[in-house]
Amino acid sequence: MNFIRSFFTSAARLSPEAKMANVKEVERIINNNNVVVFSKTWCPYCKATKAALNEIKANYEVVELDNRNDGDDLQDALLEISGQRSVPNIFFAKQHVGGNSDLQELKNNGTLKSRLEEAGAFA
Ligand SMILES: N[C@@H](CCC(=O)N[C@@H](CS)C(=O)NCC(=O)O)C(=O)O
Repeated sequence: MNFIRSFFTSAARLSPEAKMANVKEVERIINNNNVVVFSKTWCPYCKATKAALNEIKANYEVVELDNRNDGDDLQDALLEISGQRSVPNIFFAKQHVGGNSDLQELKNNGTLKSRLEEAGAFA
């Protein structure tokens, strides 16, 4: 499966320079926003994450990877940066939080609001 995917992802298609440009683009988005969710519009885990953030009225940036031509390449860059390729891929204050299960864990243990406050999500 990984072998098949590699034909369609930047691991096989892109030059090292192009891959670096994608890493820089993802880092630019992470660095310019207090809270970022890399998402796909159809993804149920992404919907659950966005619902939890909306419920708490957090401000956050959503990047819907399936709405972008470079979405697959940015997803590969996310793997490089965070060690995670699945979506949602969530960052608070430039720190990798993880996926929806990690966000729901913060919600369930009562620390989501304070973590979001620290990240500047209510500014
Ligand atoms: N345990 C993960 C599950 C995330 C997951 O399975 N996401 C799917 C989409 S719903 C995914 O990334 N699939 C691979 C892909 O879309 O490239 C979480 O809690 O975030």
